[in-house]
Amino acid sequence: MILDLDIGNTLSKWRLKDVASSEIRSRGAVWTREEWRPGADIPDLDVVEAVRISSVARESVLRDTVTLLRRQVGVVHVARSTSEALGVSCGYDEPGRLGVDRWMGVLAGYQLTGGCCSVDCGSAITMDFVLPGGRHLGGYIIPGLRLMKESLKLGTRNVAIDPDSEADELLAPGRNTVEAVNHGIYMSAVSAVNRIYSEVCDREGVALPLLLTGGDARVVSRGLRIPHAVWPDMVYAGLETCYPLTAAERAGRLAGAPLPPSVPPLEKVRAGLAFSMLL
Ligand SMILES: Nc1ncnc2c1ncn2[C@@H]1O[C@H](COP(=O)(O)OP(=O)(O)O)[C@@H](O)[C@H]1O
Ligand SMILES: CC(C)(COP(=O)(O)O)[C@@H](O)C(=O)NCCC(=O)O
Ligand SMILES: [K+]
Repeated sequence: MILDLDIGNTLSKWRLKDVASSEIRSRGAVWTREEWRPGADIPDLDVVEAVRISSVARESVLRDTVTLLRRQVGVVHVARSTSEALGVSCGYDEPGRLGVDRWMGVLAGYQLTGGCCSVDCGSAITMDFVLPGGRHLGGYIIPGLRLMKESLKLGTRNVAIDPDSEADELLAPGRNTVEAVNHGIYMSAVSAVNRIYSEVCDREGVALPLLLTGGDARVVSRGLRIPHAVWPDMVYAGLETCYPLTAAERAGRLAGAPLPPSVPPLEKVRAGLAFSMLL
């Protein structure tokens, strides 16, 4: 089995993948802040022959995790952000400082679409742009839904936004504190994603496919006017492109990849931008 780890600042997600069939056998998540104590929802390492890790947690958390894993697993790959990989050139002044989760998403998104906007809705909402031809422009970091809630200190932290609630419900004015907070942070997130996407496509003169991932992707997806696809395993897919270990991965077939989303005509993106500027 292959163990893939996506260690974020809120949740450490894992999944077990069968080497022969490339099937995902099981998956889980533990709070990154807590130690990986036995009995938590962690995988059985006895069946694991290789590990691939994307981590944005503190180096000490990563080091401890790698030390533990190296005792029991032969192959441990730790992904790093680099100046170039798989046809993509990193747009950061210091490539090593780009969050590895962002870099994994960019590599997977580029492999799927040949150029895209990749949005990761996690502790932070990150947006990255890579142009056709592989030039990564850099991106944007804004507080995630949970961080926005926590910053308000109104005791609404544990009242998640229902990902199945209708978009127009969330557009309406809140009629109590929980609604006011949830509708406010929802509008803040989707407005930022819509506007940033439009501004960059306008500047670069190309309308890019939009890919969404992360724990809050389904909630944010409801408010996006732009055609897009949600790819829950996009960070893992970046690990597959960097360290292909199964026949399917070597053939470039990435797990859970959606159909590449349709792309709006650039004129439509520009018209929307112009209209929003009028308001
Ligand atoms: N089981 C869960 N526990 C906690 N938060 C969750 C869960 N499922 C979805 N979420 C939402 O997903 C976000 C964390 O998403 P994730 O992409 O894992 O973040 P990160 O990669 O920053 O750790 C939280 O802000 C929360 O709103
Ligand atoms: C911005 C992030 C904290 C987002 O991480 P996440 O929301 O997945 O926990 C992470 O990508 C990160 O630590 N980046 C390093 C700084 C940068 O990307 O510029
Ligand atoms: K993430």
